[in-house]
Amino acid sequence: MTLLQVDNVSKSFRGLRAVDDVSFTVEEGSILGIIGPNGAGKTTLFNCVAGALSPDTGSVRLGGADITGAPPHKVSQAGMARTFQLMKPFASMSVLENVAVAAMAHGSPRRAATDTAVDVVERVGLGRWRDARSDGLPTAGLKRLELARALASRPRVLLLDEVLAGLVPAERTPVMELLETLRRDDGVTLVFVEHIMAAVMRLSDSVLVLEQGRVLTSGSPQEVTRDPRVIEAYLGEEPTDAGS
Ligand SMILES: Nc1ncnc2c1ncn2[C@@H]1O[C@H](COP(=O)(O)OP(=O)(O)OP(=O)(O)O)[C@@H](O)[C@H]1O
Repeated sequence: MTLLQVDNVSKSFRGLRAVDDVSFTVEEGSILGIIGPNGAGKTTLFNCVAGALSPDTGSVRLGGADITGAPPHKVSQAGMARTFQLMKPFASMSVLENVAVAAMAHGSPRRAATDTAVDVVERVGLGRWRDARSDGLPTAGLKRLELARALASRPRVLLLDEVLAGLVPAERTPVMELLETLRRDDGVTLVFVEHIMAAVMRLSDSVLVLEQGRVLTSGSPQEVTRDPRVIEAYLGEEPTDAGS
């Protein structure tokens, strides 16, 4: 079943078409990877889908409901959550409090929010850090906290914006395993923007390639990485496994 349907979405900034007539669908329980060179429009597309930006044209439907241009809290209520490239937890709060606040922002009363937070913090592997101040976490812990805050709303679809960036290879594997578990055991549908190709190849059921705001191609990870147009689009960029 199609859970997320994006049709003909465009977004311009003062004449620059950052996202240009992009359409794609995501099946429930699947993982879509979005790749593209720097400036291709990946984050802008994410913002249009997640409600941080209103698209100029096109539509976004989640589980049949039209969420085009809906504010982030409405998008969250419809079942979508996202992580941000720049993580901004409440520094002086504990890990658990940060996640509970996210659950309360989604509308849970304090008690239920705390229960959810306990569960989600455990789920992302931060159980033993739950009472630590969030500004004491290393980068890998902050990434997990960012995931936990997104999961606090119990989303059906989770949008991940470069969740592996800044992690060394040894730290990436457990996060990838966590994402696989979320899909397998919790049925969460995942859409992720990622520069690290090893992760795209491992996690994605299908891949959408953006270039200059447009869909260059889409298909299985194997199909798109063999596509000469994709190789061409990346020429001159840093090797993708370096992360960025
Ligand atoms: N708020 C904004 N105002 C003006 N231009 C913007 C804004 N946000 C993005 N852009 C421009 O839109 C284009 C697409 O940017 P976007 O950040 O979506 O690309 P990206 O694929 O996410 O890039 P990266 O991989 O570097 O994160 C770029 O040319 C960028 O400079």
